[in-house]
Amino acid sequence: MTNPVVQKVNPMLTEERAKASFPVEELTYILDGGKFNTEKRREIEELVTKDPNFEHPPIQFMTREQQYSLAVKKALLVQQRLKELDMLDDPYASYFFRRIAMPREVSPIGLHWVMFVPTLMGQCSDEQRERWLQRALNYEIIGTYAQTEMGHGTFLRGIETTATYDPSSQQFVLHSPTTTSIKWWPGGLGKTCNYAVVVAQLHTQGRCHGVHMFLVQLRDESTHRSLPGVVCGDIGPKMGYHTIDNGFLQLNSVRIPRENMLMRNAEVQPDGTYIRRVSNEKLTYGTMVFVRSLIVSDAARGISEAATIAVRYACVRRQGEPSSPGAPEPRLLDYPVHQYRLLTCVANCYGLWFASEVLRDLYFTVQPDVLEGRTERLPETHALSAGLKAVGSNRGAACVEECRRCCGGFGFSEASGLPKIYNDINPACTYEGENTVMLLQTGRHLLKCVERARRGEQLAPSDAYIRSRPTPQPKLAGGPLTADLLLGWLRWRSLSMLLEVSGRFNSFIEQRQAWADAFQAVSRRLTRCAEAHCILYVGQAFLDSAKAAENPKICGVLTSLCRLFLLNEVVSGAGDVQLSRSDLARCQDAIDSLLTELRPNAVALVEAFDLPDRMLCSVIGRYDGQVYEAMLQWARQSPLNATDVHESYELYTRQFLAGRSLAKL
Ligand SMILES: CCCCCCCCCCCCCCCCCCCCCCC/C=C/C(=O)SCCNC(=O)CCNC(=O)[C@H](O)C(C)(C)COP(=O)(O)OP(=O)(O)OC[C@H]1O[C@@H](n2cnc3c(N)ncnc32)[C@H](O)[C@@H]1OP(=O)(O)O
Ligand SMILES: Cc1cc2nc3c(=O)[nH]c(=O)nc-3n(C[C@H](O)[C@H](O)[C@H](O)COP(=O)(O)OP(=O)(O)OC[C@H]3O[C@@H](n4cnc5c(N)ncnc54)[C@H](O)[C@@H]3O)c2cc1C
Repeated sequence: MTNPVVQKVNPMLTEERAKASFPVEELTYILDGGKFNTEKRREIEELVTKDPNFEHPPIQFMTREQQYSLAVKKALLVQQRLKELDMLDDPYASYFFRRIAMPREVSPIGLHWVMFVPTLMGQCSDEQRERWLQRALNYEIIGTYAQTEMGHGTFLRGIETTATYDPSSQQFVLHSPTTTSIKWWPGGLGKTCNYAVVVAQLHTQGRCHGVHMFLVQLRDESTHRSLPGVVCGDIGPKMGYHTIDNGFLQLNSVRIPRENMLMRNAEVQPDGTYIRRVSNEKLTYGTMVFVRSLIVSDAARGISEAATIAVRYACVRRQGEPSSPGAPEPRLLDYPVHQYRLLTCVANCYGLWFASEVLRDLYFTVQPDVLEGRTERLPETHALSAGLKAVGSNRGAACVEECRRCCGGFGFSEASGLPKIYNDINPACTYEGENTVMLLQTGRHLLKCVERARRGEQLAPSDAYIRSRPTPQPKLAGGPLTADLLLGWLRWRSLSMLLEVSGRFNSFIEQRQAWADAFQAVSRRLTRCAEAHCILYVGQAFLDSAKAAENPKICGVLTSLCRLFLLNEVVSGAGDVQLSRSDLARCQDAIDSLLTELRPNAVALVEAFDLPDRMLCSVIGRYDGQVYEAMLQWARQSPLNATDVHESYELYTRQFLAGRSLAKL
């Protein structure tokens, strides 16, 4: 991928940039978590941009094999560079290095650092960490996280792979007893990795102790050939993620040493005795909680990219009836409905961005306690990471798609960069727990919170608004529709919905239905409660961040954007609870006013994300706004244009036109 040469900037974009009412650079510092981080990120971006090794033609014109091969080379080159630059121990620096070096190539070794290493950190005993972690951190071994099977993804307890302990050899025998037990999906498993954390049912002394994790070597460390008993490969082309070899794995009685069971929370002793050190079995699922919290920020980043492209394009694209004879055609951004479509995406992006920071802080606050077996705040963390992962990726996919449609036909072209952003974000709705299933986890937690509130027990901070009795509806009529008032209304909505569903649930229980059946009976409604709870969390994080901005101009614009987010939620959630027609009309009017107010800042709000052209990989979202010339240049690169007459003409079309049968060819 080559950086587009910045040409003379399109005056329409210059004009829009001049309208910003706040210092864009300062907002960038806030988004980056401080000026220091912004400067560091830019230094890294420059390093990568200057490095010719990371340049290549657009991957969209390559075959899948070429894309995979290129991605392997770049991913490993990134590791080498990070080592040379002594940046391996700096998560912020190495994260940005990877992003800018591989902006549109999902990394074949991504699972190594997102799941394999975190699992070793969270699930190994101290001694096991000594043995494996440093090797993994040094990339002497490359691993993946192999949990999902053909037959089971969601229902983890249904996993069929077995790990049977053999005390005579002090080994575990890892086995895939059925076709449905074949591991399916793990990233990098097909061709790239030589190790995997394998999730399997642990059997010892004739008893099954449920799912546990095992470190399994898959390939020889020098030849990379798969080891005896290991059958693995790529699962084939997917909707996106072409650069990564999601794989399958069949284990035929593969033996591993006893010490390869990850033993932080439970242990099998040499004689086969099973000992559980920590009572909470769900600690085994810790890596998923971590990754779910990361997915929220990833979704926000996806929207930031799509919105930057679509907003810039909306400033330079003219289409429609001129307002007066001789006047230019209107820009897309001049249409209020277009402003609504784009600015609500921008508002969602900021909301998720700030919420992901709060969630990440919560995770890192709670994690040290969890590692020591103190799990009091685990249910809240699990419920939030599951629910926000679902809301974040759902919104992420929806907003990116909206931005894509906002770009008309060009949005469908790979040249826009938008299909790729969509295809990268969309699978997050499925992986790390399918979104509906995740919302049900949050809903289950919320139901239990109502029960605890009824018993007068204390609830975790993010659940503290939950009571066992309804509260009065905040009045939206009369005074100004402030962000605090709107947030209060969303809090009331969330509680009202939850109490209604909890009441139904209790009535099923009183009718002597089993807990699980009563849960199913309210599950559809419960997913809406979970969404409302998560949106409240996003809104709170957004408003807190807006208020925390020291510069009053930034505080002002963020508060307005936050109000747009909250109002849009009130309007779209009006059907969940009773909102009067007049209140609804007031909210709609307030949205119209906010669009007019925010429109001059549309470009500034997306450019605060500070995404260089190299990152956006978009012909229509370029900084210089020179869209049409660049589009022509892009099309010229299509391999179909390598010759004037394509070979298919000689082979088929000529024969067809001459009336010859194609069947024999
Ligand atoms: C200077 C600044 C420094 C900053 C530096 C930072 C810079 C870095 C910037 C960071 C950004 C990084 C961004 C990186 C990009 C990340 C993008 C991510 C890409 C990742 C690629 C991922 C690839 C995909 C991988 C996978 O998919 S792996 C497989 C995942 N599989 C699943 O998720 C399966 C889903 N199923 C389940 O989880 C469970 O089975 C279930 C929860 C659905 C049900 O489980 P079960 O039936 O056993 O349980 P119950 O429903 O009966 O519940 C029992 C109780 O247990 C609780 N529970 C369940 N799960 C958990 C859990 N995980 N933790 C805690 N508790 C849990 C239930 O709630 C029940 O509780 P109760 O009984 O009390 O009610
Ligand atoms: C791109 C990608 C990368 C992946 N990477 C990995 C990886 O690295 N490692 C790994 O182990 N796995 C990986 N996965 C697998 C992923 O975690 C699973 O696909 C996911 O957890 C869903 O499981 P499933 O495919 O079995 O879907 P299913 O569980 O069969 O779900 C199908 C549908 O049924 C619904 N459903 C299921 N159960 C319930 C229920 N109890 N109540 C209501 N509705 C329900 C779901 O909502 C869903 O819509 C990856 C998947 C993808 C797409």
